[in-house]
Amino acid sequence: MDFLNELNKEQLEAVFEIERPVLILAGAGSGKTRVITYKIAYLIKNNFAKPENIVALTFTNKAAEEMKRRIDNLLGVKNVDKVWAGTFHGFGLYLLKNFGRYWNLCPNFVIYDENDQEDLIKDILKDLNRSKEYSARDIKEKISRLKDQLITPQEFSNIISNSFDEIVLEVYKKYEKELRKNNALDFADLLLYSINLLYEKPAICGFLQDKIEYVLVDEYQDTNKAQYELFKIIVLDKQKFSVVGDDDQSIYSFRGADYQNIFKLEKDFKNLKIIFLTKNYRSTQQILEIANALIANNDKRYPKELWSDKRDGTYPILFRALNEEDEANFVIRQIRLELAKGRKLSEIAILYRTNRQSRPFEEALIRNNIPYKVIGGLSFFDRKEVKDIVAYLNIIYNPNDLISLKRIINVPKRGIGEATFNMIREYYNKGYSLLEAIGEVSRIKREVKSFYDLWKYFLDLKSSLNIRELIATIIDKTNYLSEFQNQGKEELTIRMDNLMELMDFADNFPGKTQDTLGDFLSHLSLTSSKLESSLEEGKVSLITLHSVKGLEFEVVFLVGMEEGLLPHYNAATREEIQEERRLCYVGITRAKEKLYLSYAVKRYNRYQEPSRFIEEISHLLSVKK
Ligand SMILES: Nc1ncnc2c1ncn2[C@@H]1O[C@H](COP(=O)(O)OP(=O)(O)OP(=O)(O)O)[C@@H](O)[C@H]1O
Ligand SMILES: [Mg+2]
Repeated sequence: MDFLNELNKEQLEAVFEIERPVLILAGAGSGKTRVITYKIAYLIKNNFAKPENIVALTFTNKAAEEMKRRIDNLLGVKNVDKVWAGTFHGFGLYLLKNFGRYWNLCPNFVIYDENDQEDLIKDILKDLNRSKEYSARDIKEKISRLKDQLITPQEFSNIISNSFDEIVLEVYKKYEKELRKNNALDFADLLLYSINLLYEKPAICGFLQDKIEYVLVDEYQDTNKAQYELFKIIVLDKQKFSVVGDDDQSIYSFRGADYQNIFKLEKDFKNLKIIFLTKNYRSTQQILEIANALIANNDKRYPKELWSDKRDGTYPILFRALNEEDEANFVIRQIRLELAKGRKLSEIAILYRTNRQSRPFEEALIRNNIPYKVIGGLSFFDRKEVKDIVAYLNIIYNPNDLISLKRIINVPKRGIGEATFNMIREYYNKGYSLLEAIGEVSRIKREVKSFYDLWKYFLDLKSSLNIRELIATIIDKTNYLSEFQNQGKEELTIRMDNLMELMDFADNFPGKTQDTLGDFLSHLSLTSSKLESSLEEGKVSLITLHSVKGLEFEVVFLVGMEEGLLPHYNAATREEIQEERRLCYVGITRAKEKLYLSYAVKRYNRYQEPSRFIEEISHLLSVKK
């Protein structure tokens, strides 16, 4: 097994340990992800586990794909397809699709993304006459956090402490009811339902525990309570797992992640073997010194000091810009210098704290004809035309999806206003199915009748058309593009291109729609998250610090190092500031060779203070003005 030569002693120890549960706790770039990848190859090669009995949980689906590709390369054969690799949410979805029917879950459920959740909550607030006082988004966030923590409305009612909590509770109860009625699940439900299913159906739980021989988890520090519960259930029996993580890179606590899960692991699995990796293979020693110095300011961490063999680097440069334009121009100048030295665009990344910071860089890159890609911005699947057509597909798949119906019942415009929609909703609330409700209203409203006929027509096509054909038919029969007719030719072309891309994507799901639509929609729900867009060859990457986890680049620009941006002004408590420091640490440790830090004295015409994080590492920086 030649590939084992490519691991160091501690990494090998982690790979070879298959009797005891393993936690690999190590800093950035120390080869944690590599250990997971190689360990899967090792397990398969030695017949310690068959591919179909291995579960690998990663931070994004893209990361899972990448991992499988590498394992194939290591083994020299293509047989890892049977390894279950993906995110926790993806795993939950897999369980519910396969076993949900034994648990009264109607299998053609749809998954609501954050926008759908917000729409639903807006409606609920409206019904309660509270929409002026409260933001649907805040309530959505709060409900999602509660669900991540497995707190039911019932349990929440015992701990509410203020008037916001009260309204959250009221909405939460209704929200759950509406989801059930619409046969829809939100993201948290994918975990929650899976956990409940496994608790309530011991036979299924046993079957699963039996089947799964080995479980691996990457980026373990960002698991939330629900994910940990689900993990615990599936490994409890055999206790055969390896998880890797870095407490210093826990950056999702605002989404309910809890790096205390690392410490819980020690308590819950007495036989746990902990392996530390300290050698960093990614960055130069100079970059690591900065990372070490910064993160040493956090408390409650496993002390770790990274070191590297690459000693001939240079200390990172700090640039003080006059304003955001000046900062962007500085970055462009450096990129030009790098390109002149033969650096590839794909080896360069610009990292920032908030999405809106990408604007001045995008402008400057365009002006200078440098190709770039914004990662984690508006994703393809967020575009209006794509969401509209997917909403049509949703109501064809699950005719009780009220939120999707609401989205497209008057798209393109067909004269069905809010009053009419409310009539439909009233029937629906009385216990009619959505289709029946529309049928009722169509007797008195001509516009509704034509929509009703159209919908039924589409439903009938499920058995004869594939998804591509169905999409084409929807666009044609609804005259969908009329929606954009007066927006100019260019706009129309972009929309059409996007719809073409959606159809091309549908080609991955051949066969009649009735057999494939569920998989297609599940796949979209999982891969459409903002984290999932991929890097591109021949382009500079622009990425937020939250999305850049796990990745690496030769040259990194960490920009906007200012108080209010990094740390972000929302971070108030000591704990929150520490999380911002971890974000900064994640940014710094992405760099292999060169790291540039920058801040602007004035941004959006306001004076800015340099980030306190600069102060903490200033003795190691060379300053450029
Ligand atoms: N033993 C090794 N020999 C040579 N290169 C290695 C070794 N282990 C890891 N690497 C390389 O070092 C880099 C960092 O490895 P990897 O991405 O696995 O680290 P990580 O600990 O997962 O980092 P992060 O915390 O950022 O996710 C990669 O380019 C990887 O190929
Ligand atoms: Mg990693």
